[in-house]
Amino acid sequence: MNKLANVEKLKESGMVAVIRRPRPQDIQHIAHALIEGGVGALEITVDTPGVFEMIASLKNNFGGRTLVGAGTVFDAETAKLAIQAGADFIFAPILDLETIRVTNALGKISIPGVMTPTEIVTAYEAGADLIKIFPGNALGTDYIKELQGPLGHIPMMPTGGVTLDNAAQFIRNGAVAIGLGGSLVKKDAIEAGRYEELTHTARQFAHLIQEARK
Ligand SMILES: O=C[C@H](O)COP(=O)(O)O
Repeated sequence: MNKLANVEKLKESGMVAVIRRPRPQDIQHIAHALIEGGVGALEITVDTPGVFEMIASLKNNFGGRTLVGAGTVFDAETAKLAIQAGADFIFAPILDLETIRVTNALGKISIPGVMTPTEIVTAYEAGADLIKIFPGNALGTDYIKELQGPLGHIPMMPTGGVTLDNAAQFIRNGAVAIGLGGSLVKKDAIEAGRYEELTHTARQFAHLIQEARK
């Protein structure tokens, strides 16, 4: 699938799940549970041991059903390795122009992390496909609303502290999608093997997003 179609797929689901340092024995279960719940993009952070093998294996097992990406990517070299492993998108908490350039050159989705209006525009003009507003909840739902006047043409995705309590407001205030770590990829449920909790929570987020878009 080409990049633009993948961007649309990500926006349609409206959720990127941030999977940080999963145990190897859990990752396929986590992915399956989240996809069942309607998550259209799964991100594994690159501080995970064996992350590139995990990305390759998720692409192999679930590639037709979800996008698979690499997160917490700070540099272009790591982005390249992730894309070689099969990553569809590169997600970051920071803005690194070379990472955007390389990700674009390789035809993949670039989602850098930024905070200020100047950074948002810098990232967008450098070719970012979506802009991660980080840390989303610390900046607040009103921050996204205020940005819509001058920067409403730029697709924003608040991430960091997004929960069932504030997700709908972020969407109503103009976010095209949200990034979800701890509130969706729940460590206690995973450790106890209660993967159905992840599916259930993903469905709750999906419902909130759909309703907020009406
Ligand atoms: O970059 C992504 C964040 O680590 C996710 O934050 P969260 O766990 O508060 O959703």
